[in-house]
Amino acid sequence: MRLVVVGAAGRMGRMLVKAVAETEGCRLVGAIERPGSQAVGQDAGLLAGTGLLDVPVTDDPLPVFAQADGVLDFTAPAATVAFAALAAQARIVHVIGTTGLQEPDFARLEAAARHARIVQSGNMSLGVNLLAGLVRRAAAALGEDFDIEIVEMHHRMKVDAPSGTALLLGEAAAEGRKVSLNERSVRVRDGHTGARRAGDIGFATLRGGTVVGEHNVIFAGPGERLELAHRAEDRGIFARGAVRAALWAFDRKPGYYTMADVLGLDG
Ligand SMILES: NC(=O)C1=CN([C@@H]2O[C@H](COP(=O)(O)OP(=O)(O)OC[C@H]3O[C@@H](n4cnc5c(N)ncnc54)[C@H](OP(=O)(O)O)[C@@H]3O)[C@@H](O)[C@H]2O)C=CC1
Ligand SMILES: O=C(O)C1=N[C@H](C(=O)O)C[C@H](O)C1
Repeated sequence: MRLVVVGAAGRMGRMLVKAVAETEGCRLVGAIERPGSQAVGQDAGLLAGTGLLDVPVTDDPLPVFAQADGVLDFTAPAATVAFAALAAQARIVHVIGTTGLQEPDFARLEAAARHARIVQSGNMSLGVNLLAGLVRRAAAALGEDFDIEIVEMHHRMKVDAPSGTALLLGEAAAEGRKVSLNERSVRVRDGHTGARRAGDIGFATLRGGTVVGEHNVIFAGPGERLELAHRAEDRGIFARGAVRAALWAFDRKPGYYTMADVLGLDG
C-alpha cells in the first residue's frame, strides 16, 4: 500500500514514517509539511531516524495524494479538514488521528467520506479501544449511583483539552448509560460550583513534562470506587494502529469508520 504521511515532521508524523517503513506491504510515497516549514526538502526517513528513504518532504499535497493509496494524518483540525477534501478527490484512504475536532469539522469529514475511506479515532491503540468497551459495560451496569469522572494527563506541548481519548471514553460511558455526552458532560469546574449533579460525566485535564498519554475512568459510588486506566508508554502504539487501519480500509467501500471497526470490537 502506497502511503503518505502529512505533518511528517511532527511527534506523531515521525513515528508514522517509521511505522510505514517497518511494515511489510507498505511503502512511503510522500511526506507533507506546511509551506514555510524547515522540514520541506529534507528526507522524511532521515527526519524520522530510520535512514534515507528517498522521500523528500514537500508542501504540495495534491500531486502526492494522486500517486497514493492512503494518507496518515495526525496534524491539526483545519489541516485535517483540508486534507479530507483532497483525499476524497483522490478517492483514497484517510486515517485521521488528529484531535480537537469540533462539530463543523466532523460534518465536513462525513461529507468527504462519501468518496474517501475515512478511519477516524481519538486514539489508535488497541488498549484504549478495548478500554472503551469496558467503560461502556461498567457504565451500563453501575448506573447513576456511581459518579463518572475521566482524568487525563499529557505532555506539556499538547494543545487541545480534554484529550480525544478522554472524549472517546466519555462517549463510551454515555452510550452505556444511554444518554447524550453533550448534555451530561462537565468539562471545567471552578469556584462555587454547587454539589455534583447525579448523572454528570466529569473531565479533568493535567498537562506536564513528557507524558505520552494517561487516562483514568473513575466510577465513584456509595462506599466503593472502580477505576479503569490506560497508560501509553510509547507513541509507536498509535502509529502502528494507524498503519493497521490504513491496510484494513484499503479494500473497503467509501465511508466513515472507527478503530472499533478496524479491530472488530463493536457489537
Ligand atoms: N488518535 C491518536 O491515536 C493520537 C492522536 N494524536 C493527535 O495527533 C495530533 C498531532 O500530535 P503531535 O504529533 O503530538 O503534534 P505535532 O505538533 O508534533 O505535529 C503536528 C504536525 O502537523 C503539522 N501541520 C499542521 N498543520 C499542517 C498543514 N496544514 N500542513 C502540513 N502539516 C501541518 C505541524 O506543523 P507545524 O509545527 O508547522 O504546525 C506538525 O509538524 C494532535 O491532534 C494529537 O492530539 C497524537 C497521538 C495519538
Ligand atoms: O496529543 C497527544 O500526544 C495525544 N493525543 C491523543 C488524545 O488527544 O487523546 C491520543 C494520545 O493520548 C496522545
